[in-house]
Amino acid sequence: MSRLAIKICGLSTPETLGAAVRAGVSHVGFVHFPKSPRHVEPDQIRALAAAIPAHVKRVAVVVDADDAQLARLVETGALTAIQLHGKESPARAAAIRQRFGLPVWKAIAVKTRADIDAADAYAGAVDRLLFDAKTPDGAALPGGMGLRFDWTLLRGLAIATPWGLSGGLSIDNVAEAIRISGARLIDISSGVESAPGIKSVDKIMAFCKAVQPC
Ligand SMILES: O=C(O)c1ccccc1NCC(=O)[C@H](O)[C@H](O)COP(=O)(O)O
Repeated sequence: MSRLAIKICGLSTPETLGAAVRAGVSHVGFVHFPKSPRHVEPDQIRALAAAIPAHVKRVAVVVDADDAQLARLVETGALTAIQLHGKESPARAAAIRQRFGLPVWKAIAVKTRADIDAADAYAGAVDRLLFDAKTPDGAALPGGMGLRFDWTLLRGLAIATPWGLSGGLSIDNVAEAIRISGARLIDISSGVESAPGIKSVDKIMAFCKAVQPC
C-alpha cells in the first residue's frame, strides 16, 4: 500500500513550517484568501517556501480566484499545485490547469452522498479531489472550520481521480478517519492550531505521529 500523504494547511510561519517538514509531511498548504486568519501574500509564500526541501509539495489554496490573483501566486515560483476551494466549475478548473501549467486540486464540499457523486463532473479536469466538510450557509470561510462529515460516505469509493480527506480531523480521530474512509491523503488545518490561524508545533508533531501506524 502507498505511504500515507499528509498535508498541513494554513501554515504561515517558518517555525511551524519547519515542524511540519521535520514531522514528515508530504504537502504544505498556503491559504491565499484575505478573510482567512491563515491568509498569506505571494511574497510571504515565496519566502516561506524557500526553506522547504524539494520533496515537500507546496499547495496554494484559493477561493474563486481570478487569473490575475492566480498569476501573482504562480509567479512566486514556489508552488507545486493550486487548490480550488470555492465554487469553481469543472470548466474553470480545467482552464486554470491549462493556463498555469500546475496540477489543480478541487475541494468538494460534502454533506451527503450526492455531494460525493457530483465530484464525478471534475474527472479529467483536475489532478486531485479533496473531500472536505460543507460549511453552513453564511459561514465566514469555506474551509478551515474544523467541521467533519460522515466518513462512511467515502468507504469503497471507486474513482479514477486521486483524492484526499479533509475536514475536522484531529490527533484523536485521524486514525479512525483513515480506517473508515480508506483515504491515502489527509489534510488538516484547525486541528493542529492553538487558536484560529495559530499553528502549534506540538500539535503538528503529535498529529503526524498519530498517522504513522496507518
Ligand atoms: O483554512 C482556511 O482558512 C481556508 C480558507 C478558505 C478556504 C479554504 C481554507 N482551508 C482549506 C483547507 O484545505 C483546510 O485544511 C480544510 O478545510 C480543513 O480544515 P480543518 O477542518 O480546519 O482541518
